[in-house]
Amino acid sequence: MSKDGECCSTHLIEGDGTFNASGLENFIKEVKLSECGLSYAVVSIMGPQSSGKSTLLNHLFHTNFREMDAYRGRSQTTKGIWMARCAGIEPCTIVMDLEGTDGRERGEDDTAFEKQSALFALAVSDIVLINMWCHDIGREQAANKPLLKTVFQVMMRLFSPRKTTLMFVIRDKTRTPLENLEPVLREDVQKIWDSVPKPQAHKETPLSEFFNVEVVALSSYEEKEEQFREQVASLRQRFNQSIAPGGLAGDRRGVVPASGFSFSSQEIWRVIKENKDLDLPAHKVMVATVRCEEIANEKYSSFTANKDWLEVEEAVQSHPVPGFGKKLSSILDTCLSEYDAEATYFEEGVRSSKRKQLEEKLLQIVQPAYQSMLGHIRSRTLDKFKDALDDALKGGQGFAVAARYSTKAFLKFFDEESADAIIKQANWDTAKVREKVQRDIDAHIAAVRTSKLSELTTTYEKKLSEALSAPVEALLDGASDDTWPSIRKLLQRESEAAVSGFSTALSGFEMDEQDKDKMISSLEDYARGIVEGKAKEEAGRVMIRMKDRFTTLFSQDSDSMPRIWTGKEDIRAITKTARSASLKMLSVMSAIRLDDEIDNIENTLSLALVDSNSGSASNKAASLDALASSTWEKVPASKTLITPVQCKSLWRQFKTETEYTVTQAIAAQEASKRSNNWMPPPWAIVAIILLGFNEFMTLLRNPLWLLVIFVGYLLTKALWVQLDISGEFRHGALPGLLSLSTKFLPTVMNLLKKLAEEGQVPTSTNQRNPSLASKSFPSGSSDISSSASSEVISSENGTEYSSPIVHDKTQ
Ligand SMILES: Nc1nc2c(ncn2[C@@H]2O[C@H](COP(=O)(O)OP(=O)(O)OP(=O)(O)O)[C@@H](O)[C@H]2O)c(=O)[nH]1
Repeated sequence: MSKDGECCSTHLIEGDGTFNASGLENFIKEVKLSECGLSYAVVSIMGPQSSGKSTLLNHLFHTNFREMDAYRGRSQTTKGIWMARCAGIEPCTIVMDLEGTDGRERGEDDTAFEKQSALFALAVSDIVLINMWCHDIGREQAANKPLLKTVFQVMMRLFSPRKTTLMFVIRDKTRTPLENLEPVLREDVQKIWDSVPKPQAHKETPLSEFFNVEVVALSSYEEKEEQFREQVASLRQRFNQSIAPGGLAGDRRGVVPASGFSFSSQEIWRVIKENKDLDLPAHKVMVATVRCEEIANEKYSSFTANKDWLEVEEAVQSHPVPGFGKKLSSILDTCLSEYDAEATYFEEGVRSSKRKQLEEKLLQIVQPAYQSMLGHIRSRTLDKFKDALDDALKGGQGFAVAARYSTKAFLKFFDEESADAIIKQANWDTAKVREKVQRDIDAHIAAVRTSKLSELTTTYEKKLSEALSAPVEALLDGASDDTWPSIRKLLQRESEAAVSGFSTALSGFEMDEQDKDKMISSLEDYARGIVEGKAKEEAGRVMIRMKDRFTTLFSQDSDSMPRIWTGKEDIRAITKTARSASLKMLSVMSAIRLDDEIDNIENTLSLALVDSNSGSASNKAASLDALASSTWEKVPASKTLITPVQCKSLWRQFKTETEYTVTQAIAAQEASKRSNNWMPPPWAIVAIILLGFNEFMTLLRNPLWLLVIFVGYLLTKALWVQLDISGEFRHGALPGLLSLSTKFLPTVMNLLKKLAEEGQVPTSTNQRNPSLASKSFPSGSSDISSSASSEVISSENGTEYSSPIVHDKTQ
């Protein structure tokens, strides 16, 4: 609400005591009061109704309060409290026009609003103008006496820390000069002051402790307007720069900062209305608290909506933000500076505690972003560290040196990066994250170290495996007295070579001696393990090996040529040699001999299994006893590959499986012998010549006998074949004779019948297919070739086949 005119005025408190908060807010905005800080002054005017207050204010401050129309008579125009800004006065000065006292409208007893408005004006104003008629000075029943009493009484309840200027404006001054009027007035005021009941603490307090009393006198506006205007203009000068020291509003203690004016005045009015004591210092703290909190909340909200902050917050979710610390520090700085600027005039303690709270709240919303940033730095440091370590190792640097150097370099990198992310207001410690980074780095180093060591171990194990497996297999296959010494030498040589290379490679890891020795000895164990494993594998195949060796030695001569069993060979000796060699193999394969220990496996085996002649019977028995055991003497179980019992059983099996070869050889030899001895012995030839001389001569004299003999031979041969005489006697003489006796006659008859039939057929089968007659069964072995013959037999249906008849002389 405003009166007409250039300068607006606002109805601050209505006649019924309603506080126009929104009107005040608008007014403050309009006159830009909030920006004034402490540089503003508040002036109020009190005085009897229709005493020309509004007229004075409008002339003095160029305001436009409603004045009473002079022609309509004296009635109340100002109700409640009005407020306006003084035009053209610096700094910003606000003036309040109060409802006139002792007005007819409220009735004589209704002084409640008068007191309340007086208290309000005193609480918020720097200067209070007391408007009074000149003729009231020195009068016992002066109109302003009750007003002054009220003012002084309420002043006691304010506990104000500062002095308020009480300016008595004497209206319609007479010819009596002010110098004469002023002492009278001051005396009146002092009297009123003295008469006011005071609390104990202020019993002796002089009026000057509470007020600066000023007195001015003005000519009548109605009668001497010109003079009035001049005097008002001169008075106006005193309100310019009133807040300067010594000015009308020079005491700035307890001034509420302009941005708190609205809230402060509302609260004061509320307290006054509730008829409570108004403790201005406490009120000031309360206003400061509320206002500082409001300012802090406002700054907090503006920070959360700050575009730069939102950008940083979003960016840091996905990637590190360069200059993170500087950016956020600056945004926070701006926010806090704004708070400082706005809250600067409020109570120091309240202001700084609210600032602290604001700062904490701001840092709280910033912290997750900071943590994300540190997280990025941490993972970036670790990634870079990994790459650097990898490069250093590829570049041939020793592991320990590379790890040490990279750790140092990247912890430094972390320190630099995290320093860049530091928010100066926060003073957050990065030590914990740094520790995490250190732990990450250490864990990575440990993992890489383990993998590199295992790689190295695998490489050397592979080398050893390649260097040992095949040679050990070959040596074991050779099975001789030198087998195990050679294996030992080979193992030692290869182990030493591997250990030397391995030690050199390990030196880069700067391991402690104990661990290094452990790894080396594990590599040596691995080498032994290969040999032992190979030996076990070969021991599992010992039977095949023994048989191979036996067969090789048995069926090949010293020049590795296949033997032909002509009859001159000593099969017994050859068998013995071959068996001895196989037994050697068994003894070599029976135990692992990597430690130079001496055992008597070979002796025991040969004594028990081969040597039938040598050694005493008691020794042989002892050896046989030794084989009836599951452990070898002087050989630990861990080194035993084939136990004595197994040896014995293997040997039995070996002998059984090789016996056939020997038998075959003997048979072949027999056959060979027989085939070479087809001529009768010489004595028989001589006997034949001597005894058969007569028969020979007979034959010479009658050659027909030759034909008869030949036919007889053919018949016998045919009978032999038909009756399968050799076949019949295979099962013994008696069964042979019995069988022959039953078959003889039918066979002879059958033969004669066939001969008769043959005689009738002009062409013989031999003539039809002579090739069949000469065909013989191919001899596969020496023992059967000599006795094989073939007979051509025609079947009943006329087809012919070759019947191989094999006479195995060994059977
Ligand atoms: N005698 C005399 N009359 C004056 C003077 N100044 C103003 N008046 C007259 O007094 C009457 C009241 O003037 P206002 O300025 O309205 O007085 P007020 O004290 O503001 O009145 P309320 O607001 O009703 O309390 C008007 O008719 C004015 O012309 C003065 O200096 N002397």
